[in-house]
Amino acid sequence: MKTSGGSDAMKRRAGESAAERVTDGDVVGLGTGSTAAHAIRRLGDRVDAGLDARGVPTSFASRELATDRGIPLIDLDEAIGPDGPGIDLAIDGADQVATGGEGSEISETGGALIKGGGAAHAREKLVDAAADRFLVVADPSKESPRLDRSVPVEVLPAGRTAVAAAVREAGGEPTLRRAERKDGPVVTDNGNLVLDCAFGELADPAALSATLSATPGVVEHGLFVGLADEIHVGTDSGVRVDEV
Ligand SMILES: O=C[C@H](O)[C@H](O)[C@H](O)COP(=O)(O)O
Repeated sequence: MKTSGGSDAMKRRAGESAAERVTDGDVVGLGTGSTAAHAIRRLGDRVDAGLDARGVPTSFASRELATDRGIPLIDLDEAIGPDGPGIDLAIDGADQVATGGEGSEISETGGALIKGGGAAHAREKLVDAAADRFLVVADPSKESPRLDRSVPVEVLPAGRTAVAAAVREAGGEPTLRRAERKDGPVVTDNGNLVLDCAFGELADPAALSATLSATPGVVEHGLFVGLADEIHVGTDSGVRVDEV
Protein backbone atom coordinates (compact mmCIF):
# COMPACT_ATOMS: atom_id res chain seq x y z
CA MET A 1 0.00 0.00 0.00
CA LYS A 2 1.30 3.45 -0.92
CA THR A 3 2.98 5.41 1.89
CA SER A 4 2.65 9.17 2.30
CA GLY A 5 4.72 11.49 4.53
CA GLY A 6 4.85 11.36 8.35
CA SER A 7 6.54 8.90 10.67
CA ASP A 8 5.58 5.30 10.08
CA ALA A 9 5.96 4.51 13.80
CA MET A 10 3.41 7.21 14.65
CA LYS A 11 1.04 5.96 11.96
CA ARG A 12 1.40 2.45 13.33
CA ARG A 13 0.54 3.56 16.87
CA ALA A 14 -2.56 5.36 15.59
CA GLY A 15 -3.70 2.46 13.43
CA GLU A 16 -3.14 -0.14 16.11
CA SER A 17 -4.92 1.99 18.72
CA ALA A 18 -8.03 2.12 16.55
CA ALA A 19 -7.84 -1.60 15.75
CA GLU A 20 -7.93 -2.31 19.48
CA ARG A 21 -11.43 -0.77 19.59
CA VAL A 22 -12.87 -3.63 17.54
CA THR A 23 -14.88 -6.09 19.63
CA ASP A 24 -16.23 -9.60 18.98
CA GLY A 25 -18.89 -9.71 16.27
CA ASP A 26 -18.05 -6.29 14.81
CA VAL A 27 -18.26 -5.36 11.14
CA VAL A 28 -15.44 -2.92 10.43
CA GLY A 29 -14.98 -0.44 7.59
CA LEU A 30 -11.41 -0.86 6.36
CA GLY A 31 -9.90 2.42 5.20
CA THR A 32 -7.25 3.05 2.60
CA GLY A 33 -3.71 4.41 2.88
CA SER A 34 -0.55 3.80 4.86
CA THR A 35 -2.06 4.59 8.29
CA ALA A 36 -5.23 2.55 7.83
CA ALA A 37 -3.01 -0.30 6.61
CA HIS A 38 -1.52 -0.55 10.10
CA ALA A 39 -5.03 -0.92 11.52
CA ILE A 40 -5.83 -3.66 8.98
CA ARG A 41 -2.64 -5.54 9.84
CA ARG A 42 -3.37 -5.33 13.57
CA LEU A 43 -6.96 -6.42 13.00
CA GLY A 44 -5.65 -9.36 10.99
CA ASP A 45 -3.45 -10.37 13.92
CA ARG A 46 -6.44 -10.16 16.25
CA VAL A 47 -8.60 -12.24 13.89
CA ASP A 48 -5.80 -14.76 13.73
CA ALA A 49 -5.87 -14.87 17.53
CA GLY A 50 -9.60 -15.65 17.53
CA LEU A 51 -11.44 -12.32 17.24
CA ASP A 52 -14.72 -12.64 15.33
CA ALA A 53 -14.78 -9.62 12.99
CA ARG A 54 -15.55 -8.94 9.35
CA GLY A 55 -14.28 -6.11 7.16
CA VAL A 56 -15.86 -3.88 4.54
CA PRO A 57 -13.04 -2.71 2.25
CA THR A 58 -12.96 0.82 0.85
CA SER A 59 -10.65 0.10 -2.08
CA PHE A 60 -8.91 -2.52 -4.16
CA ALA A 61 -5.84 -2.00 -1.96
CA SER A 62 -7.62 -2.44 1.37
CA ARG A 63 -9.45 -5.52 0.05
CA GLU A 64 -6.16 -7.03 -1.05
CA LEU A 65 -4.44 -6.33 2.28
CA ALA A 66 -7.37 -7.60 4.34
CA THR A 67 -7.55 -10.80 2.28
CA ASP A 68 -3.82 -11.27 2.69
CA ARG A 69 -4.19 -10.87 6.47
CA GLY A 70 -7.05 -13.37 6.70
CA ILE A 71 -9.85 -10.94 7.60
CA PRO A 72 -13.28 -12.24 6.45
CA LEU A 73 -14.98 -9.69 4.20
CA ILE A 74 -18.55 -8.58 3.62
CA ASP A 75 -19.81 -6.29 0.85
CA LEU A 76 -21.11 -2.85 1.73
CA ASP A 77 -24.51 -3.63 0.15
CA GLU A 78 -24.86 -6.79 2.19
CA ALA A 79 -23.66 -5.15 5.40
CA ILE A 80 -26.09 -2.24 5.29
CA GLY A 81 -28.95 -4.02 3.48
CA PRO A 82 -32.28 -4.77 5.20
CA ASP A 83 -31.04 -8.03 6.71
CA GLY A 84 -27.45 -6.95 7.12
CA PRO A 85 -25.53 -6.48 10.35
CA GLY A 86 -24.65 -2.83 9.65
CA ILE A 87 -21.16 -1.43 10.11
CA ASP A 88 -20.14 -1.00 13.74
CA LEU A 89 -17.10 1.16 13.13
CA ALA A 90 -14.89 2.36 10.31
CA ILE A 91 -11.17 3.04 10.65
CA ASP A 92 -9.64 5.32 8.05
CA GLY A 93 -6.77 7.74 7.53
CA ALA A 94 -6.80 11.37 6.42
CA ASP A 95 -4.58 13.76 4.50
CA GLN A 96 -5.46 16.67 6.77
CA VAL A 97 -7.41 16.95 10.02
CA ALA A 98 -8.75 20.34 11.15
CA THR A 99 -8.07 21.00 14.81
CA GLY A 100 -9.54 24.50 14.70
CA GLY A 101 -6.56 26.17 16.42
CA GLU A 102 -6.22 27.17 20.05
CA GLY A 103 -8.55 25.90 22.71
CA SER A 104 -10.59 22.84 22.13
CA GLU A 105 -11.22 23.57 18.66
CA ILE A 106 -11.89 20.20 17.26
CA SER A 107 -15.52 20.90 18.09
CA GLU A 108 -15.42 24.15 16.15
CA THR A 109 -14.83 22.36 12.87
CA GLY A 110 -16.32 18.98 13.73
CA GLY A 111 -12.93 17.40 13.01
CA ALA A 112 -13.34 18.15 9.33
CA LEU A 113 -11.02 16.14 7.10
CA ILE A 114 -9.48 16.19 3.67
CA LYS A 115 -9.15 12.70 2.22
CA GLY A 116 -8.45 11.18 -1.18
CA GLY A 117 -4.67 11.40 -1.47
CA GLY A 118 -4.92 7.81 -2.68
CA ALA A 119 -8.00 8.56 -4.81
CA ALA A 120 -10.13 6.25 -2.65
CA HIS A 121 -12.37 8.90 -1.06
CA ALA A 122 -15.62 8.01 -2.87
CA ARG A 123 -15.87 4.49 -1.46
CA GLU A 124 -14.30 5.65 1.80
CA LYS A 125 -17.05 8.20 2.30
CA LEU A 126 -19.74 5.60 1.58
CA VAL A 127 -18.32 3.24 4.19
CA ASP A 128 -17.21 5.83 6.79
CA ALA A 129 -20.60 7.57 6.66
CA ALA A 130 -22.48 4.28 7.01
CA ALA A 131 -20.57 3.23 10.13
CA ASP A 132 -22.00 3.74 13.61
CA ARG A 133 -18.63 5.22 14.59
CA PHE A 134 -15.87 6.59 12.39
CA LEU A 135 -12.36 6.46 13.85
CA VAL A 136 -9.77 8.58 12.06
CA VAL A 137 -6.13 7.49 12.32
CA ALA A 138 -3.36 10.02 11.73
CA ASP A 139 0.07 11.26 12.73
CA PRO A 140 0.68 14.84 13.91
CA SER A 141 1.84 16.00 10.46
CA LYS A 142 -1.80 15.73 9.34
CA GLU A 143 -3.13 18.15 11.95
CA SER A 144 -3.75 21.76 11.03
CA PRO A 145 -5.80 24.55 12.61
CA ARG A 146 -7.59 25.03 9.29
CA LEU A 147 -7.90 22.88 6.19
CA ASP A 148 -5.75 24.26 3.39
CA ARG A 149 -4.67 21.30 1.27
CA SER A 150 -6.03 20.70 -2.22
CA VAL A 151 -9.39 18.96 -2.19
CA PRO A 152 -9.49 15.80 -4.35
CA VAL A 153 -12.61 15.68 -6.49
CA GLU A 154 -13.50 12.46 -8.32
CA VAL A 155 -15.22 13.29 -11.59
CA LEU A 156 -16.86 11.38 -14.40
CA PRO A 157 -14.38 11.44 -17.30
CA ALA A 158 -16.98 13.20 -19.48
CA GLY A 159 -17.49 15.82 -16.77
CA ARG A 160 -13.86 16.81 -16.33
CA THR A 161 -14.02 20.17 -18.13
CA ALA A 162 -17.43 21.14 -16.74
CA VAL A 163 -16.39 20.36 -13.17
CA ALA A 164 -13.09 22.21 -13.61
CA ALA A 165 -15.05 25.29 -14.71
CA ALA A 166 -17.38 25.00 -11.70
CA VAL A 167 -14.39 24.68 -9.36
CA ARG A 168 -12.87 27.87 -10.81
CA GLU A 169 -16.23 29.58 -10.38
CA ALA A 170 -16.16 28.53 -6.71
CA GLY A 171 -12.70 30.10 -6.28
CA GLY A 172 -10.54 27.00 -6.72
CA GLU A 173 -7.79 25.96 -9.13
CA PRO A 174 -8.23 22.40 -10.43
CA THR A 175 -5.36 20.18 -11.58
CA LEU A 176 -5.94 16.81 -13.21
CA ARG A 177 -4.12 14.21 -11.14
CA ARG A 178 -1.57 12.40 -13.25
CA ALA A 179 -0.28 8.89 -12.68
CA GLU A 180 3.30 8.50 -11.52
CA ARG A 181 4.06 5.24 -13.31
CA LYS A 182 2.07 5.60 -16.51
CA ASP A 183 1.53 8.32 -19.07
CA GLY A 184 -1.86 9.85 -18.43
CA PRO A 185 -4.23 10.51 -15.57
CA VAL A 186 -4.92 8.59 -12.39
CA VAL A 187 -8.01 6.42 -12.91
CA THR A 188 -9.90 5.59 -9.71
CA ASP A 189 -11.17 2.16 -8.65
CA ASN A 190 -14.50 3.39 -10.09
CA GLY A 191 -13.06 4.26 -13.51
CA ASN A 192 -13.17 8.02 -12.98
CA LEU A 193 -10.64 10.90 -12.92
CA VAL A 194 -9.46 13.10 -10.05
CA LEU A 195 -9.13 16.87 -10.02
CA ASP A 196 -7.01 18.20 -7.14
CA CYS A 197 -8.60 21.54 -6.36
CA ALA A 198 -6.63 24.25 -4.53
CA PHE A 199 -8.88 26.69 -2.67
CA GLY A 200 -6.33 27.98 -0.14
CA GLU A 201 -7.44 28.00 3.48
CA LEU A 202 -11.04 26.82 3.78
CA ALA A 203 -13.10 29.31 5.78
CA ASP A 204 -16.22 27.14 5.60
CA PRO A 205 -15.56 23.47 4.72
CA ALA A 206 -19.26 22.57 5.06
CA ALA A 207 -20.31 25.20 2.52
CA LEU A 208 -17.64 24.11 0.04
CA SER A 209 -18.63 20.49 0.58
CA ALA A 210 -22.23 21.33 -0.30
CA THR A 211 -21.18 23.30 -3.39
CA LEU A 212 -19.00 20.49 -4.71
CA SER A 213 -21.63 17.84 -3.98
CA ALA A 214 -24.18 19.84 -5.97
CA THR A 215 -21.95 20.12 -9.05
CA PRO A 216 -23.01 17.87 -11.96
CA GLY A 217 -20.21 15.48 -12.92
CA VAL A 218 -18.79 15.27 -9.39
CA VAL A 219 -18.87 11.67 -8.20
CA GLU A 220 -17.49 12.49 -4.74
CA HIS A 221 -15.08 14.92 -3.13
CA GLY A 222 -12.57 14.51 -0.34
CA LEU A 223 -14.07 16.88 2.22
CA PHE A 224 -15.42 14.82 5.13
CA VAL A 225 -17.36 17.22 7.34
CA GLY A 226 -19.22 16.10 10.45
CA LEU A 227 -18.39 12.42 9.94
CA ALA A 228 -15.50 11.74 12.34
CA ASP A 229 -16.28 10.52 15.86
CA GLU A 230 -12.78 9.90 17.23
CA ILE A 231 -9.34 10.94 16.06
CA HIS A 232 -6.42 8.71 17.04
CA VAL A 233 -3.16 10.61 16.63
CA GLY A 234 0.02 8.58 16.97
CA THR A 235 2.80 10.54 18.70
CA ASP A 236 6.45 9.95 19.64
CA SER A 237 5.47 8.22 22.83
CA GLY A 238 1.91 6.97 22.43
CA VAL A 239 -1.49 7.88 21.08
CA ARG A 240 -3.77 10.84 21.75
CA VAL A 241 -7.47 10.17 21.22
CA ASP A 242 -9.75 13.16 20.60
CA GLU A 243 -13.51 12.72 20.73
CA VAL A 244 -15.21 14.95 18.18
O1 LIG B 1 -7.54 8.07 -0.78
C1 LIG B 1 -6.88 7.81 0.20
C2 LIG B 1 -7.31 8.00 1.57
O2 LIG B 1 -8.22 9.03 1.78
C3 LIG B 1 -6.24 7.94 2.65
O3 LIG B 1 -6.92 7.56 3.82
C4 LIG B 1 -5.51 9.23 2.88
O4 LIG B 1 -4.90 9.64 1.67
C5 LIG B 1 -4.43 9.10 3.97
O5 LIG B 1 -3.44 8.19 3.58
P1 LIG B 1 -2.13 7.97 4.44
O6 LIG B 1 -2.53 7.32 5.72
O7 LIG B 1 -1.26 7.09 3.58
O8 LIG B 1 -1.49 9.32 4.66
